[in-house]
Amino acid sequence: MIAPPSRAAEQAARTRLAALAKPLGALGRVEDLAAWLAGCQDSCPPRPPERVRLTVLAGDHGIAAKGVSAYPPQVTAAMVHAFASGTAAAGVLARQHGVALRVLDIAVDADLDTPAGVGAHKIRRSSGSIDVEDALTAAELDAALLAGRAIAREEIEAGADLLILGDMGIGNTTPEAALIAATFGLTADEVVGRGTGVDDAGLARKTAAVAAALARAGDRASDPRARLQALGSADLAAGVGFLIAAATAGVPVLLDGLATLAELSVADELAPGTAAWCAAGHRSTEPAQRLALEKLGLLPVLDLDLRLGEGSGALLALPVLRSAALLAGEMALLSDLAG
Ligand SMILES: O=C(O)c1ccc[n+]([C@@H]2O[C@H](COP(=O)([O-])O)[C@@H](O)[C@H]2O)c1
Ligand SMILES: Cc1cc2nc[nH]c2cc1C
Repeated sequence: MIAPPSRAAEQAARTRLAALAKPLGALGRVEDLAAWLAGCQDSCPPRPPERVRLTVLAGDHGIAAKGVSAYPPQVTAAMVHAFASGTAAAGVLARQHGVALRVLDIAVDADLDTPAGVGAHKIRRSSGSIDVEDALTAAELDAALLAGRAIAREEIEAGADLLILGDMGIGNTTPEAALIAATFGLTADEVVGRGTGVDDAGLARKTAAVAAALARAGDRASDPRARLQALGSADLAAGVGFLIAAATAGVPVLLDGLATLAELSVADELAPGTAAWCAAGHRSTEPAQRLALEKLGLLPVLDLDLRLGEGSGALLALPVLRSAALLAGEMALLSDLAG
């Protein structure tokens, strides 16, 4: 069990928010964000996060060869270079909001040697095609979980006061949907969405792939580790380790789309209490992402029909979180107004 954020600081923030120069509750869920951040920082009022760091975990997925994505797997490696050069959507937003961006090749199906250090935590090339085989061996699962933990600790040592987790991987919405289905006892039909934009035939192939993976995993899927090994991937397992390490260190995380919700769904079972350190940046178009938000009791900051991943939804939500902290700290009290 992971130690929760400070209840005392959260309560103090709620008391302060109630006393600010505005009608009670008038800042709506912005007040919830401020109170959550106060709890995570053990500080009332909370400080706007200034040293925000985005980590994009990249990986390929064997299932992508089965026609479950609208794009070819080669895009994953190409996009790693776009992250490194700051030209991906997440790069543009990270620059706009003063966020440090680091991209890591966890399981890209290519031997990338640039940018320097991109392969420092590489586990393997691609992950198994989950409809017919496990995504990972037990040893690879352990290595990926450890890599994710190490990466989060590196980001925290670099000074992060808020972490954002992003993903890049053609085909990854298929294992993500499978993980969420297995975690919450949902069916393939309920969780599968169009990802990058598959047509009806692609959607049918994807639903069949998730159903086959769930049937293949069987009872093993009730154990969170076995579930990750059977239905996940190296990059998703690294994301699970990342979230657990962030929560263990008491550093808040702003969640993004389907990848981060799949990761958190497993992480919160492996290390109960992880979700308390996470806020939801946005609600994506993927049914599995929406269902996981509901099951975890998370209300998203934004609902913009985004389906990009990369951390983009979290980056777009970041200014709201920063404003929440600033308002809690700088507004006058109603009782102080000159009358
Ligand atoms: O974050 C989301 O909710 C999301 C929804 C649809 C697609 N994506 C991104 O698109 C890629 C996966 O889509 P697909 O169709 O190839 O499974 C991957 O790189 C994700 O970052 C992300
Ligand atoms: C071009 C492209 C960029 C992405 N970023 C996240 N997922 C993506 C998928 C594609 C296809």
